[in-house]
Amino acid sequence: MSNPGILIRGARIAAELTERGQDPAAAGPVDLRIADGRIVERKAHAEGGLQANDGERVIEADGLIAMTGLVDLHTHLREPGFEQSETVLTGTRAAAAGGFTTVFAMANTMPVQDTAGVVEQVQALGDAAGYATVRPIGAVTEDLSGERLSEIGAMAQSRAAVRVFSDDGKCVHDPLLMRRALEYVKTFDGVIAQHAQDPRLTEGSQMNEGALSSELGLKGWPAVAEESIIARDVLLAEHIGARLHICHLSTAGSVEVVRWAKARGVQVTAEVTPHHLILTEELARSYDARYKVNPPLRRDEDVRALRAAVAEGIIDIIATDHAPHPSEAKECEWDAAAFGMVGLESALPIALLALVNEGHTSWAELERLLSHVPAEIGRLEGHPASLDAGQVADLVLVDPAGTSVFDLGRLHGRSGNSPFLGMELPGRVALTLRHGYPTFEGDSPVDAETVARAAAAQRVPTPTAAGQGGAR
Ligand SMILES: NC(=O)N[C@@H](CC(=O)O)C(=O)O
Ligand SMILES: [Zn+2]
Ligand SMILES: [Zn+2]
Repeated sequence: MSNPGILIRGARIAAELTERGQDPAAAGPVDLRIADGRIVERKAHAEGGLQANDGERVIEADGLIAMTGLVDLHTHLREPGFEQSETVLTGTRAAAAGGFTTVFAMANTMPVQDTAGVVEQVQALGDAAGYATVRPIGAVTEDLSGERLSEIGAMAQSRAAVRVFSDDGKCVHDPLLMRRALEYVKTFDGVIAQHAQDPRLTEGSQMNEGALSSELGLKGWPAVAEESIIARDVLLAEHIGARLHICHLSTAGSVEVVRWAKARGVQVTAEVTPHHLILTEELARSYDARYKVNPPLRRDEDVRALRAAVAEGIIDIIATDHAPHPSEAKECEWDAAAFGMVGLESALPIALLALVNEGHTSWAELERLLSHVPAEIGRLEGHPASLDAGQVADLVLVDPAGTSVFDLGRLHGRSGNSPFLGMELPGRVALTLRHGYPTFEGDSPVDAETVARAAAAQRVPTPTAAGQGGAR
């Protein structure tokens, strides 16, 4: 069936907004023609723009900013095993609502994503649903036990062509296993994404360690539990010459360690979550477990250091750590509640609030933080390098003057454990296109059947087994 095509008229291109604090109108309006999954033509209004073809759908994007589709390197999709929290379909639907076109799915499912079979299954579920490209992350150790390496090579060579390995939720604590894992992934340009949490220093920990944890009577989680693991692992990565990625950095001290490592030339990248860029430990005073997360919310000076580190380029990407949990796991005593927050739908508004609107980053830098650099770290094939003709049409239109308010009826995943419920946040996703077809439009995701049909009919192959020479 031939694709009727879409003409986006008058969008501003994020990549052209390179100055911090710049008015989006500084980028001239551009028309983009999309057909067969790609951008086929692009013309600025200053050069006359594009005329609509017969049957082409026209989307007026006056006042909207176009970015390449967002890429989340850290999503918990929960399937298989925890479908009461999220499924691949519901999680990627939330991703589409947040402007994401690709998510990397964390390995802490049940069964764990530690074999070729499980990662291929997760990827296939993503392909069938069609809301976003799903790139499975493989577990570093069997069953996340921290005891034996998983089948890293088999997952790398599987149809899912896994490039990112993580025991996230748990730290790879044994230094010898960490060393072996780094040596292994180096052979195929993979990366280990470390959840930096010394298990002994955080036994029973509930919130950031400090005066407030004593006051509230909650067991503290010291910053050094994170910083000491990062310090060890950047040294290991340097020794091996392998790539290391640090998940959800949360302290000012972690920023210092990563700055030091980068100055030495260590191949280390770091992510920060939207929530750690804006929320502090003070919220624990409420004893509302929506604010319970791993790593814990830290102090105001940590938040400031994290924002500055993003501006400075020490922190490379924003990743959501979307961690859905059912209400039973959150509406209970703090000590008994699960760690984690959903984040796919609020990521862009929080990044606007904490970074762009504060002048810490430009729109072009935001696009790098949320799209290009996570794609690079994850060695994502086929991700658009720009919104130029010839690129895959994975893109999002954002209304910078609009606002987003999340409540339980306006979150599109299966769980509602957001710390931002009821808040009015800046920016609104107006349209998400994956491989040229809409996955989110106006104020709701496109229905599952339409998206699955579009995915099945698409012309752009999903980036599987890329760089594998055909893999099997
Ligand atoms: N972030 C969290 O608080 N929870 C994550 C695990 C993790 O990211 O460490 C989860 O899987 O629920
Ligand atoms: Zn983690
Ligand atoms: Zn996580």
